[in-house]
Amino acid sequence: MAPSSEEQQEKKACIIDGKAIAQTIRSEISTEVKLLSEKYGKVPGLAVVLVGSREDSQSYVNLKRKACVEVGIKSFNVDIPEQVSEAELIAKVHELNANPDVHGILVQLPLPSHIGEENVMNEISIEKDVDGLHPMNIGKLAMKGRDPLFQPCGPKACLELLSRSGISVKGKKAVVVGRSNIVGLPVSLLLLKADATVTIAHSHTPGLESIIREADIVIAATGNAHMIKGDWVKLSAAVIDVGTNAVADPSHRTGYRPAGDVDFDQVCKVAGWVTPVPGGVGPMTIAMLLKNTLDGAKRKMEQ
Ligand SMILES: NC(=O)C1=CN([C@@H]2O[C@H](COP(=O)(O)OP(=O)(O)OC[C@H]3O[C@@H](n4cnc5c(N)ncnc54)[C@H](OP(=O)(O)O)[C@@H]3O)[C@@H](O)[C@H]2O)C=CC1
Ligand SMILES: Nc1nc(=O)c2c([nH]1)NC[C@@H]1CN(c3ccc(C(=O)N[C@@H](CCC(=O)O)C(=O)O)cc3)C=[N+]21
Repeated sequence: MAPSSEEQQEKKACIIDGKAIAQTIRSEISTEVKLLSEKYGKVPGLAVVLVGSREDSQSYVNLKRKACVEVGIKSFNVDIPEQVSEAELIAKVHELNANPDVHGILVQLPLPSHIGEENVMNEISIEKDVDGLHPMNIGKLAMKGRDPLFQPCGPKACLELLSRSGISVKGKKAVVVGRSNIVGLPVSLLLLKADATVTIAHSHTPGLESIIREADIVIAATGNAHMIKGDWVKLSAAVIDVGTNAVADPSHRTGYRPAGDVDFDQVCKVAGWVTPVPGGVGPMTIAMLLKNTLDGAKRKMEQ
């Protein structure tokens, strides 16, 4: 059926295909891993540490481990029972710090509540902190003229999606919704480093809608499915959706499907660019983890 004139006039955002961009990056990494292996007789290694058996964590960890194998990175699978003590977990981190075949260490978050997340993160060698979440790496990210050894993967994925889509950040107004240590805060710091003017909104921010409406670039990282509506967004803005929220869907194999923080169907009609969930920031986060591991290994091997 021919579209009505109203439909023809309706603007459609450019959908940023994170899955395809991630695939391109993964094949670039694969080539570099082969070169390293020929030159040094060694491949990069990544330890992905999973404590306990949370279903969502297990599935993310499996995606990460599979992605490693696909590009030729050696995956060290460390699965630790829920009841592990903080001291035992830290001893495991020390063992991985000392293992010369391990170039990156990722401890999947959240950890069980009896373990102090900060105490564990502090023990990861900053040279192997491919998650970029060690306070020294975050601290350097926050300081002018300093560069961390690694940038956090989800935030780095957001910036990479913008740049690979030809969206410049310099001089733009960016609004980040969320201020967590893992996403909101570091993505704000990265945008600031890239010369955006950054507003960080959170659960105590009044007038959120009108703040978002000012933004050329919106980064959504709140953990609330479909929270950001079409009429909150400025015409032609770039909207990057970090949210990965499980919503019930009986037609899905698992009974759940991932949903973003953005009301995709509405926002598509207003924004200039938008990332989908699934297939947006998620796959790019994993590609950035592989890239950080490669970079860490290169740095070590070239020493
Ligand atoms: N694709 C990826 O690579 C990743 C995706 N994620 C996903 O991103 C989302 C956020 O994760 P994470 O940062 O860990 O979550 P957290 O729960 O740690 O943080 C959420 C942040 O959003 C803010 N917030 C919550 N509700 C509102 C609201 N109604 N209005 C304004 N701000 C709000 C909170 O404010 P306050 O600080 O005041 O509490 C907080 O700063 C989740 O869906 C998660 O699954 C997370 C990591 C990586
Ligand atoms: N130390 C640590 N580092 C992290 O980077 C980290 C973490 N802990 N804890 C949890 C969050 C979440 N996260 C995601 C990674 C990939 C997808 C992803 O690939 N999602 C796919 C599919 C998801 C699905 O089908 O369920 C997509 O969006 O297309 C999602 C979420 C990393 N995190």
